[in-house]
Amino acid sequence: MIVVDNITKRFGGIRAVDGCSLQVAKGSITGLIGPNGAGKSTLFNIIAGLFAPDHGSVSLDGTDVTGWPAHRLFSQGLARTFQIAHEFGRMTVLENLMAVPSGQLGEHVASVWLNWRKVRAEERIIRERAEEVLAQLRIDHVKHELAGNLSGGQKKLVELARTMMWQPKVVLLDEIGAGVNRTLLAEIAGEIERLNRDFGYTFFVIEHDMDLIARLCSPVIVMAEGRVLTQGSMSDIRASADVIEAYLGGRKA
Ligand SMILES: Nc1ncnc2c1ncn2[C@@H]1O[C@H](COP(=O)(O)OP(=O)(O)OP(=O)(O)O)[C@@H](O)[C@H]1O
Repeated sequence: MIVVDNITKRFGGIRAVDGCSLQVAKGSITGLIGPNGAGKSTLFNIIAGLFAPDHGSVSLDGTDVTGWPAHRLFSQGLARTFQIAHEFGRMTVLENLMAVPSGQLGEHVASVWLNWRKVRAEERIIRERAEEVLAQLRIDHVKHELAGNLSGGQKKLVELARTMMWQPKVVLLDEIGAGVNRTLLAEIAGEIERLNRDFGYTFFVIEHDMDLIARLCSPVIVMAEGRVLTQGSMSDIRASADVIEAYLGGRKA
């Protein structure tokens, strides 16, 4: 689904990503781990179109998408979780989902006047889809709550829900477990597994919570110093001397 080929990204003198190549298989839940500063978020930002790489290429489902902007990647089926921004906290959960861009007619003022019936029909479809997603994630009971009033874990579910509005091919999850209690984390993990199993979504997951990675991800890719150190099952990774060195050897930890 995703092929990253020899990506390099520098910030001044720092090589945040340094000749990184990896693949995320269609239908997998692939994990990306590594010590702080390994380059994981920078690589995600490149894949999601927030930064252009200095070198190398990214392809999505067979199409070279290197340097494409985020909105174009989104319409090609690549979604990424984002924390609910302050302004969105004052909108309801349902409104948050309905605000996810879909290229709907209603965004264009001229077409609103010319095609108001179509616009109304599209709004109904968008609302129905939002309700369906909220029901799938079992958070439909808070749909009229302001997003800013939700618990930390419920906000994480809304972040996940927003990526699902337009049936993505692949979802990039950036530390979905951060600050979430164990019970809710198990619930979120269950939802991710269900979306993967029942709807065929591919997930690419950055996570510091090793239990969550062990439960969800196969394979697990380890990054260190801007490149892939190794990959394999979580038990292989846990046993790897290189990985233990990268985390505990004082190089970057
Ligand atoms: N916008 C930026 N400007 C300058 N340097 C940056 C920028 N973003 C990242 N870096 C640097 O690039 C390196 C890789 O950072 P990155 O955030 O990608 O690592 P990470 O593996 O996601 O770390 P963490 O697990 O701590 O989130 C670090 O040395 C960081 O300081």
